[in-house]
Amino acid sequence: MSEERVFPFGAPFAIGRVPAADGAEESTSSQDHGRNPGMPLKTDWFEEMRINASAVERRAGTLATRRGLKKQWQAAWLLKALMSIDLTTLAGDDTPARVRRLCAKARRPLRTDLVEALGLAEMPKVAAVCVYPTMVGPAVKALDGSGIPVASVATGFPAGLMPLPLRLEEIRYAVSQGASEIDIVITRAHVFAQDWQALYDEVAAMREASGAAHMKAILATGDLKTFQNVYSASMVAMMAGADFIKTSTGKEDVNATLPVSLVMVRAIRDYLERTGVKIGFKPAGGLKTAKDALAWQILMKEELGRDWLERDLFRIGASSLLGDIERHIEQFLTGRPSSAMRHAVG
Ligand SMILES: O=C[C@H](O)COP(=O)(O)O
Repeated sequence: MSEERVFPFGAPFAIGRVPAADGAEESTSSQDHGRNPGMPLKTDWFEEMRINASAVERRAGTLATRRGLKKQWQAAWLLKALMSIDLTTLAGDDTPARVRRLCAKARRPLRTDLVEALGLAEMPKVAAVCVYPTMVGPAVKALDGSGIPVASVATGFPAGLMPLPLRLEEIRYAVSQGASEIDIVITRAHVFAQDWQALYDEVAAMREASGAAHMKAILATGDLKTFQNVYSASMVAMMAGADFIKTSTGKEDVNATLPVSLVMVRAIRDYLERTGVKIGFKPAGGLKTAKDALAWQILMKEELGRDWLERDLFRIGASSLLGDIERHIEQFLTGRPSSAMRHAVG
C-alpha cells in the first residue's frame, strides 16, 4: 500500500492532528482546557427551556448522513476515534488479570504492521482505561510509564443508590489508588423530583471529593425519560463543576443515542456561550462499531467544533469498539474486508 493511497493529502498526519472534512489538514494540537470551576445553581438557565423532540430526532437522524466523510479521510478519523476511547471493563467477573490484559491493549491498540502502514511515528494510545475502584491499583501498575490515565467509576456505579457519605468515600478510595479521572453517577430520583438543588449539591460534593482528578458526570440518560430532564441534568452537572458530562453507564436499558447526545452537546454549547467554559462530552454504552464512532465524531464537529475531537474534550466509553475500528483501518489500508477473527476482542 503506497503512502499516496493512504494519505492522498500528503505526508502522514501526526498524532494529535486530524484532517478537516474537506481534506485540508489542520492543527488541533491537544491542549488542556483545565478544570471547570463551576458556578452557583441558576435554574432559570434551563427551567424555561422547551425542547422540540421531533426537531431533535430529525437533526440527529440527518447528522450521520449529512456529512459523509470522504473515504480517504476515514482512516485518519478512525485513528482519532481510537485515541479518544476510554477502554473499559466494568463487569462483575473482572479480575486483575483481565485488567492487565486490557491495559496491554491500551498501550498497543493497533497492530504494528497497521501502525507502520499508516506511517505513524509511534504507537497510538487510547485516552484512558476505565475500571471499577478495586481494579484501579492493578490498572495503574500495568500502565506505569505509559502516560495513559486510569479512570474509575464511583459513587455506587451504576445505580448510585448508596448513602452520599459512602459514595464520596468511594471517590476518595479510587483517587488514593491512583485514579486521575472519576466517572460518577447521579441520583436519578433528584431529576424525577426536579430537586435541582439536591442534584447540584451532590455533584458539587463529588467534585470536591475528586480533588485533582477530573470528574465525568454520568447522567444515565436512558433512565431520565425526557429530553427536558437530560438538558436540565446536564446544566446542573456543569454548574456543579463536572469536567465532562457522560451519557450512560452501559447498564441502562437504553444507553448512548444520537438524539440524547445532541441534547447534551447543545447544553454544553449553551454553557460555553454563557460562561466561556468548555465542558467535555463522553458518549458511553453500546458503542461497538466504527460507524458509531464516526457518527459521534461528526456530531461533535458539527455541533461544537474541532476542539471537541480532542480527547481533553471528547471520550468514547466502550468495552468492545476497538476491534471494529482496527478492522476498518486494516480494511482501508488493504482495500479488502478484514475478518473479525484476526483482531483482538474489545
Ligand atoms: O462507561 C463505559 C460503558 O460502561 C461501556 O459500555 P459498553 O460495555 O456497552 O461499551
